[in-house]
Amino acid sequence: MTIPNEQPLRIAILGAGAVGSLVAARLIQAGHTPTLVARGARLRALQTQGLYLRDAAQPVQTLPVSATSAHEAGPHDIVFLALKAHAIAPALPDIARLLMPETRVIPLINGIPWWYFQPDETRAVATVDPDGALARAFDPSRLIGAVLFLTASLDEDGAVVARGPERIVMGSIGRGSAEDDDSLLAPLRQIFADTAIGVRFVREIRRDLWSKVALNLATNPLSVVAQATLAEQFNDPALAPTVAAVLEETVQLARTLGVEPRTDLEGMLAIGHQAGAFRTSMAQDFARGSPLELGAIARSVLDLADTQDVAMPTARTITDICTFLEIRRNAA
Ligand SMILES: NC(=O)C1=CN([C@@H]2O[C@H](COP(=O)(O)OP(=O)(O)OC[C@H]3O[C@@H](n4cnc5c(N)ncnc54)[C@H](OP(=O)(O)O)[C@@H]3O)[C@@H](O)[C@H]2O)C=CC1
Ligand SMILES: CC(C)(CO)C(=O)C(=O)O
Repeated sequence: MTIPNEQPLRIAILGAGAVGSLVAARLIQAGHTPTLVARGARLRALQTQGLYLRDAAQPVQTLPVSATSAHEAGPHDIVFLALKAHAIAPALPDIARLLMPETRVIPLINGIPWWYFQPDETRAVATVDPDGALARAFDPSRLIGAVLFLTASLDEDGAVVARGPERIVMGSIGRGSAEDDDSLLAPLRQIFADTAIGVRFVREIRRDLWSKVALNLATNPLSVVAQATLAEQFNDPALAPTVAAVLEETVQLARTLGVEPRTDLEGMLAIGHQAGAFRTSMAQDFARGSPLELGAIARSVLDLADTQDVAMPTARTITDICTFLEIRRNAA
């Protein structure tokens, strides 16, 4: 993509897992040439075989991808962080290599982000940024909030599998003027204009954030505890009341914090009822022995609830059982 009299914007995606690979694939299909920053065996596979995509359109297609290591990537104009929330702090030295002062950074992560109280407050989200390293590393005026409404996974052959609708909501994290927001977001509008991902730009990104936080808190830990797909969680009479209870608890917390989630409870349940037999990213992590994203998705929300004296008994119980299962799995 170009803007008048300027070089094409350099776009990097750090993390070639499910989300990073899907966003890279959709950008490549739309004619962009993002740098997919990966490591280890995944990097070698991308460099030698290309990026495999499996979606409703084709059983598998191979896309030519520019894949490189963080050491070789160099600075970019736009950087997407497609990592698990707990992987961002350890990746800071790698991320620093991709940044210039004016780089726009878009974290593509679930849960309460470290920037939640920025730029108006200095208060940090301690659960996800205990020593404030993330708050110090990123200029809030160059951060763009993103909320992901999509499901993706990696198959054994390395193909990224896209299922169902692909939507991302983006918006400035600040409460600046509409003009400030427009100049920050303009390149993103152009980049995604022709992609298969439906990107919507909003003011008050925290309203969308809470809709997704509620959906993740209601389904991700429970997907591990019950070993259930999304469809089972929303439709099985043994699980659906628990999902609804956590959604309700989270909406109550958001309201206490002064934010009305963009999607109401009925809307969230409707999204869930349409979900397929998808295993959440947390269930996938549990199965492959990877760390669970409980800090950003669950503990941060429960900690915020404590500060507001909001009881979230159902969410807490499921999160505690999930924590127990992760510890027992790690010990085995
Ligand atoms: N999957 C889904 O359907 C959805 C996921 N999300 C959210 O999106 C975010 C990303 O999730 P997802 O893509 O599923 O996660 P994955 O675990 O599939 O991918 C994360 C990738 O980041 C890589 N990575 C970590 N650190 C570095 C580094 N320093 N340099 C290079 N690569 C690195 C990991 O590599 P390695 O394997 O080597 O550690 C891994 O490939 C999460 O917050 C998740 O909750 C949101 C909506 C849906
Ligand atoms: C399943 C979904 C879409 C919502 O819980 C998700 O965000 C995840 O898998 O982490």
